[in-house]
Amino acid sequence: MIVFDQVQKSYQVGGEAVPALHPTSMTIETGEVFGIVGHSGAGKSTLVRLINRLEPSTGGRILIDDEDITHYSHAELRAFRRKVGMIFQHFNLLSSKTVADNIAFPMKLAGIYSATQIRERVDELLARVSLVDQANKYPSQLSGGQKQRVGIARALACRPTILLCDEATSALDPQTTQSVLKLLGDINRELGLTIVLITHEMDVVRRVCDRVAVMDAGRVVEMGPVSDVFLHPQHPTTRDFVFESESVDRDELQEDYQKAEGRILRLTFKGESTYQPLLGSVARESGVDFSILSGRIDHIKDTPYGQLTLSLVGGDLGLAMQAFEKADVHVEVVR
Ligand SMILES: Nc1ncnc2c1ncn2[C@@H]1O[C@H](COP(=O)(O)OP(=O)(O)OP(=O)(O)O)[C@@H](O)[C@H]1O
Repeated sequence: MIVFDQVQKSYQVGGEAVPALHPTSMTIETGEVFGIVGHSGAGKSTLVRLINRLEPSTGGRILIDDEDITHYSHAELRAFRRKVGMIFQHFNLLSSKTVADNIAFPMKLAGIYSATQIRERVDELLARVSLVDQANKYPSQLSGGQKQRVGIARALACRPTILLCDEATSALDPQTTQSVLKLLGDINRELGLTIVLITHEMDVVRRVCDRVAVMDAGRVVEMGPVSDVFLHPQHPTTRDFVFESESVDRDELQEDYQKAEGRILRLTFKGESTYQPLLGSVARESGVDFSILSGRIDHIKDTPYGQLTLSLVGGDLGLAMQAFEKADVHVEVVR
């Protein structure tokens, strides 16, 4: 478990302390995939770099598995850093070393593993990230997705319990992003690793994270399970991220709303209710006529969800809303 207790960070700029993270308290549970989403400069990297002490905090305490890491000595820090792996947007591989040697590098650096242990671990990791046949290639001979797989294998070399991912898929195309996110999800499930993942894309959060913190100007402005934050965003910054991820043009949407008659409702279906043929029966029972203004069905991690915006005319609207709510469908009145 990672606990932030009133943690803050300021950078010295021109002799002045400029805050990058205002006092923040939060808990990241062991074994979860925790997303941190925010625009450029929001403080995401700063927050994550405090977890492995790449940056020292300037106030508060960070407890990892009940140990305060903020006062670790150099020796304690060296041992601690083996427990925290990290992957980066631009992979940060050593270009003069082969794939196998890149993966072996942190183990060699640690100086506590035998040559046999290192060889066996590298073989195991090459298989884990499906790169056995690329072991002797150099980074320049690999695709972006393969490079990030090497980055992941290298980060796992010393068997960390926490994996930090700093915009790990931002340099990858959508298909490669999907396969890297799947790999991270598998690693989380199979190894029970805690993953903290920074991104500026809500879609990445939706696919792989259990909980998410939304950051804006050095503060966490919203935090919770991804399904709550994604389906019912409260803060304007979160709403912007959700709209962006759905590729919704808000002006176009408003125009559509203006053309539509009657009441406009936004329905959110989650889990099993996503597949129920509810609209027809509600329309029959309540006598309400409806037209669909927009809709989508997708997944939040493994849970299906659907969102429909309807305009409803005539009939008994109250009865229709009751029927939706009885079927566990969240109803938001747009107009
Ligand atoms: N080493 C530094 N010295 C001075 N200011 C810094 C330093 N690192 C970050 N900052 C400032 O702290 C703030 C937060 O930066 P940070 O990199 O944590 O944001 P971010 O959300 O990760 O942004 P990005 O997505 O662009 O990486 C920014 O205003 C940035 O300019």
